[in-house]
Amino acid sequence: MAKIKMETKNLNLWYGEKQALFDINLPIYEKKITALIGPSGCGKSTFLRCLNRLNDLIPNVKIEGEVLLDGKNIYDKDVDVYELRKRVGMVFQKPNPFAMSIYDNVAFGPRIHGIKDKKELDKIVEWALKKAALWDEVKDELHKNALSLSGGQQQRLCIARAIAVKPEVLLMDEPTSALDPISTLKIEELMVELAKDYTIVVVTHNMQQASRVSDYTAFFLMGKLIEFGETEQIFLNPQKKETDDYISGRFG
Ligand SMILES: Nc1ncnc2c1ncn2[C@@H]1O[C@H](COP(=O)(O)OP(=O)(O)OP(=O)(O)O)[C@@H](O)[C@H]1O
Repeated sequence: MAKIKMETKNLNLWYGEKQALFDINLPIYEKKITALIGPSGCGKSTFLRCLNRLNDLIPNVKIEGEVLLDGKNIYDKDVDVYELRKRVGMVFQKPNPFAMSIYDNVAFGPRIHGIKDKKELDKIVEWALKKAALWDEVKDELHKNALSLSGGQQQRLCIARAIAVKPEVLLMDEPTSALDPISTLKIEELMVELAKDYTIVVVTHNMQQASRVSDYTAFFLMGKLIEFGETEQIFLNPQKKETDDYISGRFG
């Protein structure tokens, strides 16, 4: 079995008085794709945001328990959140490129982290765009505004932007829900390719997507982790009735 890259231990989260996550214990295996599934409002995105402390930005959030990255709790006082988010990157549901050139979007993170040399930046931009399967489509117009790209291209650009700082873990929150079927397939192929180098956690509403791309699946219901296992087992032989009901479309 693969090494555990991240792990949550008795993770609880409250928005004000309302508890949204209950005692979540979940391993995330290195260089594997873990899919988080479950009906709307069950806490998938909340859980995902705990993995790089994006919930810190929301007022009145209380978190208890641990989130370990290579065995170290990312909520410890000595953790530099900035450095953490470099190691654990995020791609959002709606493509959100910055209103600047394609090149500057990808170079943004590396520049913030102190890389100024033009040749080095050129190399990173080309590398990240190639990894994100976008290079061939944009290599002659790197200085065009990123907002002029199609939705699917914008999402691949956001993936290039996320990987340009060489994260170890990539969090993806419904990365294809705003895309057409062809762009969706491209992103799914890309995820499988990226999982050779990165650990990926993806929230998805799309059962076919979870079964097509992921190695492990976690099923959430009302803030609780109901079942976790290898994707094939979860889909073919779920151990819990709730999981069976959900994946066979009886609710959710
Ligand atoms: N910023 C917030 N403030 C207060 N409550 C929130 C906030 N974000 C989420 N919640 C609540 O926490 C619960 C879990 O929401 P979350 O968005 O994590 O679920 P989800 O499974 O990702 O849903 P969806 O699939 O619809 O995106 C819901 O009851 C939601 O209303």
